[in-house]
Amino acid sequence: MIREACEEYSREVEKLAHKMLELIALSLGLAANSLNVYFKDHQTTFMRLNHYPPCPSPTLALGVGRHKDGGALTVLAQDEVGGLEVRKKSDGEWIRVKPTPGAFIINVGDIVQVWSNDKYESVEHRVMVNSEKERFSIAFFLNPAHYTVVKPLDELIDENNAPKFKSYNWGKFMTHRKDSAFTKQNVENIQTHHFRMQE
Ligand SMILES: O=C(O)CCC(=O)C(=O)O
Ligand SMILES: [Fe+2]
Repeated sequence: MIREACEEYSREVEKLAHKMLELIALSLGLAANSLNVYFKDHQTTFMRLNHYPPCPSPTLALGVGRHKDGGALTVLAQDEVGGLEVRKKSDGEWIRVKPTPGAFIINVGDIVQVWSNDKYESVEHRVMVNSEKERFSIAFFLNPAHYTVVKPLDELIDENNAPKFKSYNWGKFMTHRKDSAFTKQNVENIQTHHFRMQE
């Protein structure tokens, strides 16, 4: 039963994610369907069901350590408990994302940042646990094919807009990431900014 529910949910959320991707393409002055091609076959999209048990000392325990989502887009459903925090770029302060019933949180991932050559920016986030209540969330990660070479889109590059990132292989990036992500440490594993061109 759970399997069918998950499959139906992910099918519908995938449609939503592709709609979002089309809107992003249009906003960059590209044809609506120009990004969908990267997800045609061998895509590495996946969904994660998260359960965060309560913890008496929430300040000592992190639910999910600070990170940016490395893929294209994340569609997140969270319950009413809350705990997701995003990091403000200006002063590094962590801001709680207030749960809105019935609403998804859409995160732009690193790939959209690189494709758009910094027009879009992925946000750093983490999850704090709650002292009394357990929390559930569902994260759907829209990710391209394993063999995708990620780089600023050619259409957005000209003599006034130099590429801000070197190209990298998504499959390799993802494998490397999985080895060390979410270990709740402050050390950094592989990050897209490692591919940033020197200014
Ligand atoms: O549970 C959440 O609210 C977010 C989880 C998350 O950031 C992730 O799985 O990448
Ligand atoms: Fe995340």
